[in-house]
Amino acid sequence: MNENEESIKVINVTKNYKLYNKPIDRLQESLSFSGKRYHNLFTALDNVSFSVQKGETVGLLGKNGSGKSTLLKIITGVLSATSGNCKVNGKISSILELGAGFNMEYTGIENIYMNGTIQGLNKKEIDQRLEGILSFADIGDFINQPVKLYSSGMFARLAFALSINVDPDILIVDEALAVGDIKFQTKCFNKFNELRQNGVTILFVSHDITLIRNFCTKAIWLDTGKVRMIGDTVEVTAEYTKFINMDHSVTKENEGSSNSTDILQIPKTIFEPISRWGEYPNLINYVELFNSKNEPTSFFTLNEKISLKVITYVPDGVELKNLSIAFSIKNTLGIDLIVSTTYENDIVITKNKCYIETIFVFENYLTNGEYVINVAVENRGNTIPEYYDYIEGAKYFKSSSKKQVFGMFNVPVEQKIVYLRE
Ligand SMILES: Nc1ncnc2c1ncn2[C@@H]1O[C@H](COP(=O)(O)OP(=O)(O)OP(=O)(O)O)[C@@H](O)[C@H]1O
Repeated sequence: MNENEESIKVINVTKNYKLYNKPIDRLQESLSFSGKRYHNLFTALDNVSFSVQKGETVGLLGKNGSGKSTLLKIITGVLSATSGNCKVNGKISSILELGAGFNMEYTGIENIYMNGTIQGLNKKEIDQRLEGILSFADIGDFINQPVKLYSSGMFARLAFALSINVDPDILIVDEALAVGDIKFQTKCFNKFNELRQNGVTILFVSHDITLIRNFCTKAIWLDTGKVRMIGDTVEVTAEYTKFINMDHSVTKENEGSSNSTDILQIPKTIFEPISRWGEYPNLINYVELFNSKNEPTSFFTLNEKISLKVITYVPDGVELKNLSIAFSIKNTLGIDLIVSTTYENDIVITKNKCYIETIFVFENYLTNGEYVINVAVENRGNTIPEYYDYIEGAKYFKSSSKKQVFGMFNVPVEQKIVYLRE
């Protein structure tokens, strides 16, 4: 296969489901000579087109019911499209519904041979892979028990072990990682990385933005059966996060700094954010990074003191006891490396209808690289923070070190060597 080859090409795919109000309607429709319709049509996929190149790792995002599973089933051939078509170049292995191809009465071993055969392997080829499958699944003697006795974790591990050990060209994974523990997830990702390095194309559905950012080179956002956005993972996930956070809130555009009469005395940053959202998306007025000489800068050396100054407007009507000013530092993959909030530091903001300045001071432990500063005004009244104003990419900076350092963080570590015996 050529490197620039398309692995998956989805062309104008539409999928309509027939919805019947009562089970009897289906029967009546099939018996009707007049061709009377007893169903309503529901469009789960609406003219979806995109392509995935060989070797790409693509994250598929979307709210519940947006059509992700339907799309994956059409790609794998489990389901046919109402119109349009889907071209697949290579051997697909999928983890759509865990253990979908398993016979519950068979033992793990019997299921391995049965599934391997379905995947087109002969007995010798399965024999050769058996050790790899067993060591990945890590279910010990249970492998000789009927799979109906397995815990959901064992089931997942066996299903996974099987799907990735059949030399696929394309691997399709639907949210299945959610069932595994951290050890198993890490093992899966190591294996995915290995497959990726070997040029396997991976299509991956998850609601976990961090996972998608960490793992995928491209993202596709499905919304009510349509492709809403496709492209760079960080950009698509940023827009998607903005969308799910905005969904239930009414944007109060006119609240905040622009209404205030004293705006001239307050410095204002012209932001160049990756994205910005929230209930009051203009409360954050100013964000700047300062070095130890109190000079604004976007270059820091390792172990240098960083001061982050944030000026925000506190509008009327927000509950002050739950109000929090927060910042995070992400790497270019969008992974939060450092998060700090006034709420976790037990700082209570006591006044509204005014500007407040929050200063965060910390030592730079970040090794060489480029970093993104995100700033938020949060409502911490619920377990999951809600955002009054969130700027992803309020500032950007580089960190560099004169000496060679490894890892993401270079924290001071006390070290000593004790000579024990000759
Ligand atoms: N067999 C079916 N008959 C009728 N409607 C269906 C059928 N299968 C799925 N749907 C509907 O199609 C829409 C898309 O479903 P799908 O399972 O593809 O979404 P999804 O994005 O995978 O959702 P989730 O994240 O919850 O798994 C949903 O509204 C669902 O109710």
